[in-house]
Amino acid sequence: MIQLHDLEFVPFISSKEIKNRVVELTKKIAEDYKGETPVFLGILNGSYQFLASITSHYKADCEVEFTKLSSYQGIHTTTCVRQLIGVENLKNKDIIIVEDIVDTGNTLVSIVENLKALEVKSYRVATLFHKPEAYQKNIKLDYVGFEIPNKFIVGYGLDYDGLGRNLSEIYQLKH
Ligand SMILES: O=P(O)(O)OC[C@H]1O[C@H](OP(=O)(O)OP(=O)(O)O)[C@H](O)[C@@H]1O
Ligand SMILES: Nc1nc2[nH]cnc2c(=O)[nH]1
Repeated sequence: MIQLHDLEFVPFISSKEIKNRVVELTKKIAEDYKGETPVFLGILNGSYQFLASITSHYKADCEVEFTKLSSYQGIHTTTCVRQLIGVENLKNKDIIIVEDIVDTGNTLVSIVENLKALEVKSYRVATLFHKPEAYQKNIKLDYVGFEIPNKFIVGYGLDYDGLGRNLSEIYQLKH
């Protein structure tokens, strides 16, 4: 068990399981984008570990960009998604949105709206974690690492009020 600020978390998914799943997802992406040069678009901050891991296993040509959006405060989501760093020059590119987690989907909707306005050629979504019980949107999730219960998690890029991003495994809120 670990403590971050005032909350306790218990081990949930090991770093080995994460690594194996990332390798599988990356293989699938490489097959789907054979002959293309996709742009991995990381959504900061949470996606940095996942994106680094995907790209370290992706051997064909690709590009990497980042944008920064924020919706969570503490352990609760808000419908107010703020764009803190924008992207340009994605016109006619094949984008793979890289998220650490798709929960309610509010953040994803905002990203997709931005990409449409930028006239990208195509977009797909890669997310390491997904909470189907919480998801309220219709956007297709093309590459999903783990479907998980609707409970708050930390680690591997995901934080609780700034802490826990550096953990190499995933922890779930206790109780
Ligand atoms: O599907 P949703 O309910 O919108 O939640 C998913 C978003 O929440 C987290 O970001 P957060 O806003 O906490 O910012 P962070 O990545 O900087 O921690 C996560 O990285 C996703 O972007
Ligand atoms: N750290 C963290 N951020 C989130 N953003 C959306 N869901 C979650 C979650 O379960 N944990």
